[in-house]
Amino acid sequence: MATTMGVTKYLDSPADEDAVIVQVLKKQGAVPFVKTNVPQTLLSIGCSNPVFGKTLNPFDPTRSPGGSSGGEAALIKGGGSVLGFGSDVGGSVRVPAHFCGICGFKPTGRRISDRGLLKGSPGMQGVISSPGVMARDVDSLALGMKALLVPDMFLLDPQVVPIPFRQETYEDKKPMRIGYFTSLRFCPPTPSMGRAVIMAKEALKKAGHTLVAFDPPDEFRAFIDLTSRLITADNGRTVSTMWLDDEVIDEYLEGQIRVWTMPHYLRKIQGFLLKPFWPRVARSFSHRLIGSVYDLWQRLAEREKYVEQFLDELKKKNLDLLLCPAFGAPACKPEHAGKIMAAAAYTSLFNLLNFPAGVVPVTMVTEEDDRMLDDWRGYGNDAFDKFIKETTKGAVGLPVAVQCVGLPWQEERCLRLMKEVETLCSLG
Ligand SMILES: CCCCCCCC/C=C\CCCCCCCC(=O)NCC(=O)O
Repeated sequence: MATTMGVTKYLDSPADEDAVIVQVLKKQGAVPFVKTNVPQTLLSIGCSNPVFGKTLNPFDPTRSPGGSSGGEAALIKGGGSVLGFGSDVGGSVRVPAHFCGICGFKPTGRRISDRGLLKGSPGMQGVISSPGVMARDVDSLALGMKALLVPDMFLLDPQVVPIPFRQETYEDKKPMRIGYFTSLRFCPPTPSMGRAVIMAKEALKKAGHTLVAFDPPDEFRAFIDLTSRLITADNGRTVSTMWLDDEVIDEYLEGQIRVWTMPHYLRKIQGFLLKPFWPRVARSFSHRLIGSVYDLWQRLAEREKYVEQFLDELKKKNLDLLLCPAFGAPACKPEHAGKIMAAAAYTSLFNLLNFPAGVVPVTMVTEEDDRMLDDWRGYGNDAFDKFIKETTKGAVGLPVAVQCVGLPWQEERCLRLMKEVETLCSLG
């Protein structure tokens, strides 16, 4: 069956052989039976394309299941499958899992193989993509990882680090020391998202774990100077030539593609005009594009420094685990997917750092969360905040997840924290 990414030119191009992760699972008796819907190009947190149409959220058909692996999350939530896979370069496994009330986990890049998988941005460096796992509970995620981390995969793809699944770490019962934050200054979350972290934090504390406040360093540098610049380093050329050339562009992707492909001088003008009113939006739009190979190398070196800085901050507090919001808001409306990208700062941060991270549903949006949203101003009531607020209004009853994060290659420890959160805050 062809992997189309929602573009017609790939409708008749089925792959010659299965991807490594499919081969490995088939050998163990798994039956891959369906490919599910994604947004055109994969580079979106929504889930619609002109080939297969729009996937709806299982909790509320006026909302999106999230993206890019939104079809998979909706199917699993609806009971149509027990395990699913997607790729995650900014949140594509974790955002739909959060929007649909299931669990999703993105390992460190190259812990599991991406050989044979189609990528939205092949060659893009700096923000690390990894295949991830989705399921209704954390034990199923762990089982999925365990099934993949076997000699067959290490043989079929010698580029992955050959560490088998460490069951003893996953099942460890020692108390944990966990850092937490409820908000990023760059994009404060809507009320239910921060409340979910506090709920999980209190439950973990009551269960005997140590919770320590943690402040992610230099946020604007991370999101604008690094993540945004590195993801759009080609000025959207890969997306516009490789995928969208001669294609009908999905109605919900059009605006985002316009921003990603906007020439430098227009970005500058836009940034200059917006600065007095909406400084954050201005800064997000007007960052300098990568202009040369030298420039790209500088940026990649800066990313390395940022990772070291982040690790140093964790070390200072003797932390190897974090608890934080899964995203800036609960499930959005399809038309807002391209307009609330700043809310993906919570997930994309761990692609920039290349840390394993996963989400677990812990609560639902309440009437009180909805009332509190009326006074919510986000960063400063700018355009990003207005879209987030508009899309979140009336989200009562939608699932809300928290995100658990580990150090590179410590997938089992991260899953262990996820399991503890699930046990303590189960939605039932
Ligand atoms: C308009 C500027 C907003 C600035 C926000 C900066 C912070 C977040 C930056 C980037 C997030 C990019 C997310 C892109 C969606 C990625 C979806 C995904 O993971 N796709 C999977 C894949 O391509 O394999």
